[in-house]
Amino acid sequence: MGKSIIDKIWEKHVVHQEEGKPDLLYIDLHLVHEVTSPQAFSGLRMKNRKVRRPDKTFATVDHNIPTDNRYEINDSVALNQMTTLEKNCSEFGIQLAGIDSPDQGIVHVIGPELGLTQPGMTIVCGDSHTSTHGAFGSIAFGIGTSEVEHVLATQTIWRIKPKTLKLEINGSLRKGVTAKDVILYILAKYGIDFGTGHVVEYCGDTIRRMSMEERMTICNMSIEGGARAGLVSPDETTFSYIKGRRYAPKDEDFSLTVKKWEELASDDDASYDREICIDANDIAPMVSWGTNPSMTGKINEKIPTINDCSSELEKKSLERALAYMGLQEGQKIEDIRIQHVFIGSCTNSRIEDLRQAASIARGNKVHPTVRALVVPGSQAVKKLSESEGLDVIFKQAGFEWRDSGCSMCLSMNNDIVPSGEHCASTSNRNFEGRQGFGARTHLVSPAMAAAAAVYGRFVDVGAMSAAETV
Ligand SMILES: CC(C)[C@H](C(=O)O)[C@@H](O)C(=O)O
Ligand code: SF4
Repeated sequence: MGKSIIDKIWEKHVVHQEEGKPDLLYIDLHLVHEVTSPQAFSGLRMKNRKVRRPDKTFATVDHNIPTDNRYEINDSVALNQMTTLEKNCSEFGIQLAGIDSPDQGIVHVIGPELGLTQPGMTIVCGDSHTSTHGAFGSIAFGIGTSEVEHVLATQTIWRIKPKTLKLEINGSLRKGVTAKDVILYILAKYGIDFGTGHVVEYCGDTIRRMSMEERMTICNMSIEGGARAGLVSPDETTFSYIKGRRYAPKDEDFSLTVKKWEELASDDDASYDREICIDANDIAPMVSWGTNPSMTGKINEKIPTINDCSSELEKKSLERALAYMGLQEGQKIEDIRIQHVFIGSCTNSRIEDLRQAASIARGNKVHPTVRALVVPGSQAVKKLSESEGLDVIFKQAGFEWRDSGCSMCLSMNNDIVPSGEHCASTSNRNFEGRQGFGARTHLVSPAMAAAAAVYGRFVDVGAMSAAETV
C-alpha cells in the first residue's frame, strides 16, 4: 500500500511517539504575528528560556497595522501589540518584517513570497489560516498562544495524527469561476464540518492546472470546513514558483532539493480515511448570503426558503441568518445590494487576485453608493501591482488603493463596515460582527467583488461581455 503526502511528511517529523499519547512533531518553520505572540514571549521571559531556533522563526505585523496611514495608530491595544512584537523580536533575535520593511505583509502572503514556505515542511503559526501554506505540499496548521510559546522554546509541538481526506476535483472551470468559487462551492455543498478532524489533500486535474495563488486560496479556506489543514502535492508549478525566491535553495542545491520534493507527492495507491469527488463543471460564481461560509449559493440562485429546510435546527439558523443579514427567504442573490467592497485578506490579495479584479475595474466606475477598497496582501504585491499599473486602473475606477495588512477582513484596525451595511468581501469569514458590529459580509471572488463594486449589487462575472471586462 502506498503512502499519502500527509503520511510521508508526518513520519519524517515525529521525534517522539508513545502509545496513547500525541506525537511530538518537529517544526520546520514558525511564523509569528503581533496578536497571538505577546503572552508567548512573556512566558519565555518568566521561565528564563530562549528561542530554540530563531533562524526558523519569522515575524511580521499584519492584523493591526493601518493600511491607509500606517504610522497613524490610534488604538492603544494595536499600538502596544505592534511595538511589543518589535521589542520581542530584537530581544530574542527573530527576523521581523516590521512596519517599515518592504517585506511586510499578511503572514500567509509573505511566507510563500519570500520562499520560506517549502514542500515537505511542517509549518505553524498562531493563526488559523496557516493552512494556506499547505498549497506548497507542507503540513501547515494554526496553533494557540500557549503552543506558540512551546514551539518558540522547543521547535516542536504535540499533535495527534489527524485523519486524511482526499478531495478530488476534475474537469474545466466555467468562465468567471475561480479558486474562491471552488472552495465556496465545496463549503456550500458539504458544509462547515466536511473536514473536521482531517487534513484535506486537494487533487485532480482541476487542481493540477491551478496556479500557486489559486491553490493557496483553496487551502486557506480548508479551515472554514473544519479541517486541521489542507494541502496539495507539489509539482512543476510549485517548484517554478519557489525558484529564485529569497529563502529558496540556490543553484545546484535547488535541483537536488526538487528531486526530494518530487518524492513527496502522494503515491497512486495511497489510502485515505475519506474521499470526496467533485465535477468542476458544476461550479458557478458563488456568493455567501448568510452568517457562515456554507450559507452560500450560485450567483443565479435564490436564497433558500424556510420550506426548503429539512430540520428545525436548519430552520432556526436560516431565520437567524436572514434576520442578521436583513435579507428575505427566496430572494434572488443578484438582487442583494451592497455598500462596501473589500478586495484583500490572506484568501485573495495576491497578484493574480488583483489582476482579476483589475480586469473588471478597468474602464468602469465604482457605483456612486459604494465604497471600495483594494488592499494588497504584502508590500511586495503592492509594488508589483504598481509596476503593472493596476493601482492606476483601480484609482481611476474609484477604488481606494492601500498599503498591505489584514484590513477589513476583521474589525481590528481602522477599516470597519458600519452596522447594517453589506460588504462584498474576498475574505474567508462571514460570522456575525466579523467586519464590524452588525456588519453584513458576503464572501466572493476578487472578480465578483470588483463587479459588485461597479454595479452596487451582485452580477455574474461569467456572463459579462468582453466590452465590460477588458
Ligand atoms: C488574530 C488571529 C488569532 C485570528 C485567527 O487565528 O484566525 C485572525 O487571523 C482571524 O482571521 O480571525
Ligand atoms: S487576512 Fe483575515 S483571515 Fe487572514 S490572517 Fe488576517 S485576519 Fe486572519
